[in-house]
Amino acid sequence: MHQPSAPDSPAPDPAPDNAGPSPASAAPGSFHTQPVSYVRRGSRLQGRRQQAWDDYAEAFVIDVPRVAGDTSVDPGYEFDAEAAFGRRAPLVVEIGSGLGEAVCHAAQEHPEWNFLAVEVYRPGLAQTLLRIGTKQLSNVRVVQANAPEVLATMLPAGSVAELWVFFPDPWHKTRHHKRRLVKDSFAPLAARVLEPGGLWRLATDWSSYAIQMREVGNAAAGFVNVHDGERTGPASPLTQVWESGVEQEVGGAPVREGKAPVSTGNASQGEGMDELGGWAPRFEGRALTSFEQKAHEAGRGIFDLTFRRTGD
Ligand SMILES: C[S@@+](CC[C@H](N)C(=O)[O-])C[C@H]1O[C@@H](n2cnc3c(N)ncnc32)[C@H](O)[C@@H]1O
Repeated sequence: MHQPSAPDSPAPDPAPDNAGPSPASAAPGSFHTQPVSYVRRGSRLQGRRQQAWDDYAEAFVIDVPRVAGDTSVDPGYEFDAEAAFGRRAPLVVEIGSGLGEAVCHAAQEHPEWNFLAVEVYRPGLAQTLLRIGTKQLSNVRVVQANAPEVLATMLPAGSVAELWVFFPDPWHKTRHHKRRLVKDSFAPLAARVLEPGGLWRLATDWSSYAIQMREVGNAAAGFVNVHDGERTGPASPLTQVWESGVEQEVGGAPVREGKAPVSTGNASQGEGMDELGGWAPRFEGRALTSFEQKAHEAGRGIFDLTFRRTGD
């Protein structure tokens, strides 16, 4: 996993940064009684995306048996990577792959690895198929599915070399934090699928979510923080974001719920020093996606974390 690249795609459709609860049409709205981390967005395909679906779905989309709705996974179904890819190779799984920028770039850089893109948003998967076709990649498969279900039952235990979660929807408001993908209940699912020594890589551009990710990973059974204790104090991206006060405003408007900043409890300039650290350097294998580019343009910080699966 090396060498970031410039984005090679149009900007993605907007993520539901401040989306409310799923509408009734978003069935199933929960998995194991937990609210899902996404809102239902349009699934209609047009133009090049429809054409890409027609041309490539049969070869590259994993046809998953469903139980309720088109993002569910029948818990009795198990993914056979060797059959799907026609070979045995280390498997990288990207959760919430969006338009496929990161996964397709990495797949091109690493033809010796297999890549599975997991995404609920069908137009995003169609765009990923378009990239697969344009780049003539043979080592990427995509699945339209709710990630926790993929990790809980679809992927065989210990079958994944790397699990990537890059820029998941931040769900800023406190009352929506339960919708965040990376929370305590996610860690055992990540631990289940990763092989001993496997890596769980995370990135976000929001400090509140970064803190939550760090807490979840540091506390999770079966993981160690690869960069434990690194980048503390002034070197911490968290200290830098607190120092800059950049998260107090997004697009010129204050990001607030009531009186409290929604993104961080320490959003005022000069408030707080992160003594814990544990931040990874930017993952070189991650292409600069449109989401990350927008964060840079807004002056926000980028937080990377890497946890290694210990052998049990
Ligand atoms: C903010 S976007 C980031 C996309 C991409 N990782 C990037 O950096 O460009 C988050 C993506 O996660 C997807 N997503 C959210 N919850 C998901 C879930 N439970 N399972 C699969 N995908 C999910 C959304 O549809 C969205 O495309």
